[in-house]
This record gives sequence, C-alpha cells and structure tokens, in this order.
Amino acid sequence: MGGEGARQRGRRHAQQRRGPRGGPEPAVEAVTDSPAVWASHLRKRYRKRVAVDGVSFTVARGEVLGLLGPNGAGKTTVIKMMLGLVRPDAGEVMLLGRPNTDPRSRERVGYLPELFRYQPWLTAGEVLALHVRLAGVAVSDRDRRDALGLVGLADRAGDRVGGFSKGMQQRLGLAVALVARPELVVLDEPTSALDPLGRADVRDLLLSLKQRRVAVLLNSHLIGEVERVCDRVLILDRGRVAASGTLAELLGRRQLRLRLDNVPDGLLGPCERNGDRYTVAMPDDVPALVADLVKHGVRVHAVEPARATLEERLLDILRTHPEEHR
Ligand SMILES: Nc1ncnc2c1ncn2[C@@H]1O[C@H](COP(=O)(O)OP(=O)(O)OP(=O)(O)O)[C@@H](O)[C@H]1O
Repeated sequence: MGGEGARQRGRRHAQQRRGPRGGPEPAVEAVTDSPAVWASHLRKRYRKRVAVDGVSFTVARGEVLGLLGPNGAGKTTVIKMMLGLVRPDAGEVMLLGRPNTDPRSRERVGYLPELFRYQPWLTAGEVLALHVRLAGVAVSDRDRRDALGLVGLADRAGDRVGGFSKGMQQRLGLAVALVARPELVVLDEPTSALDPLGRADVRDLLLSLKQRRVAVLLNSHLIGEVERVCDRVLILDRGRVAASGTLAELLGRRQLRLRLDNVPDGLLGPCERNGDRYTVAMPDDVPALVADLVKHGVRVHAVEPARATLEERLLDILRTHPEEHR
C-alpha cells in the first residue's frame, strides 16, 4: 500500500483520463475501475506539531474502510487532506480516478464532516436543495425526498433545522452526504449523536451502500460499529499508521474457550488458563479434542469459539506501538 506499484497504478488511472491526443477525457468509464481512494505518503505539520506523518492507504470500490485511533491521532486531518480541505505538506491523493486537486474529483463524493452546523432558518428540504445546488449535480425532487426517508426524516422536510435535535441534525447531515448518489462516502463520526436505533439504521445504510459498490470511509470511535460493517481497518496513532488490514488479519486466529475440571498437567498443550477457564488456539477438529479430553477423565462444562475483539486488539496495538512511532 502506497508503494511504487500502487503509485504506478494510481498514476496509470490518472493517465487513462487523457484522450488519445491529450484532449478532453473520453468517458467516465475510463476511471471507474480505479480505487475510490488512493492516498500516498500524506504528511501535515501544524507549527511544531506533526499531525500526520507518512500515511498511505486505499479504499476499493464497494469497500468500507474503518479509520480508528485515539483522540488527536490525525484521523480528521487525513480526511480533510484527502478531500482537498487541508493542504498537505507532502503526499498525493487520487479520488475516484482523479487527482484531488481537480475539483471534479469531488463531484461523486458525499461527505459528512465531524463538526457541522446548518443554517437554522432553513428547512431540512431547503438544506438538501442548497447542497445539491452547491454540488452542481442534478437530483430530482423524488431523490431528495428518498434521501430524507433513508435517514428517518421523511415527515420533517418542511421543519426548520433550528428546531432539530442534535441527532436529527446528524441524520440530515447523512442525507446531505447521500443525496447525490455518491460513489464514495466519507463519514466523520456519523453516529456520535444518534440513539441506538439510529446507529443500527446507519449500519444498515452502510451495508446497502456496500451492496451498490459505493466505497465508504468511516471514522468512528464506536469500535463495535466499525467491527460490524468495515471490511478493512486503518489504525492511526500519533499521525502514523499503527496497523492496517482486514478484520481477519487484525484479529488473528480464532480461539477456543473451554471450562474444564480435572485436567491432567500438560494434556492441553499451550493454553491460557484462568481458574477453570482455558483458551487454546482453534483446533482443526473440535469434537476430537473434546473426545480426547473426556477419554483422559476431564469434565467438560463448556466449549465455545472465541476471537479477540477489535477493541482488545486496538488497545493491544496502541499499547505496543513502538516508541519511535510516538
Ligand atoms: N487547524 C489546526 N491547527 C493546529 N493543530 C491542529 C489543527 N487541526 C488539527 N490539529 C492537530 O493535529 C493533530 C491531529 O488532529 P485530528 O483532529 O486530525 O485528530 P483526530 O484523530 O481526528 O482526533 P479526534 O478523535 O479527537 O477527533 C492534533 O494534535 C490536533 O491538535
């Protein structure tokens, strides 16, 4: 990721945009096979503080990438550099096959910022209409109504935003991000103000975007949420990538937890023990292991598959992230 191969791929997509004689680009199809995001070696310093230091990543079409990390890790700065809202000191970004310095790269991008405030005197419907106009895209009245319906605000289109609760404003922000049928959706803490039902709705929404091959970059402190919907995770710590990979790669091998009595010394091999609870690497044949234990006189009370949660893994990574990265 971010290596020479990826760089060439990113650039190749950029070259595909030129017509045979270097004229206007031929067709949108030429860039639809490019990753939704290709970001390479992003760096940003605020005075003496390095906020982001050499961060590279990609988001494939139809992929949900989760961005995790402690407060101040650089997540929002990465998002803002990616979208051209903050100028990086170094690094390159391609959005949907175009360099992010080209305003057209953002035409098919939906964005819900972490901190947002809509004009309180406008109605929800007017906020959507305003953003559609600013984006310069054609969106039918029906699509606008659908976007409000998608976030549970169908019956509030005519109400002023000033009277909306925080959660309702966040729902409206999601509708703004989704209304123009984007190919890439960037959500910075989209559920921080939502009730549990609202969070579940957003999870369903993300899964439906994924089915439509929309790419999603999700920045969230709600690790359970990230674990449920993300295909891959990028963990930032103090401006650097502390770890990245699919959930399976990050969470490692599955384990088996057992509650046992009467275990002869050494019978189980390498394991973690806490009283009568034992954790071993997942064996190929669980029934054979249980039969063997019983044959040796062990009393088996419980057997359940287990895997470290993303939260445990995240804490582990942040605690052991090498000092030179800090
Ligand atoms: N406009 C700015 N001026 C000066 N420093 C900034 C600015 N924006 C961000 N920073 C600094 O950059 C670092 C990264 O901030 P950033 O907002 O990207 O972190 P984050 O991971 O999104 O944090 P959080 O989870 O708290 O939202 C912090 O040390 C922050 O103080």
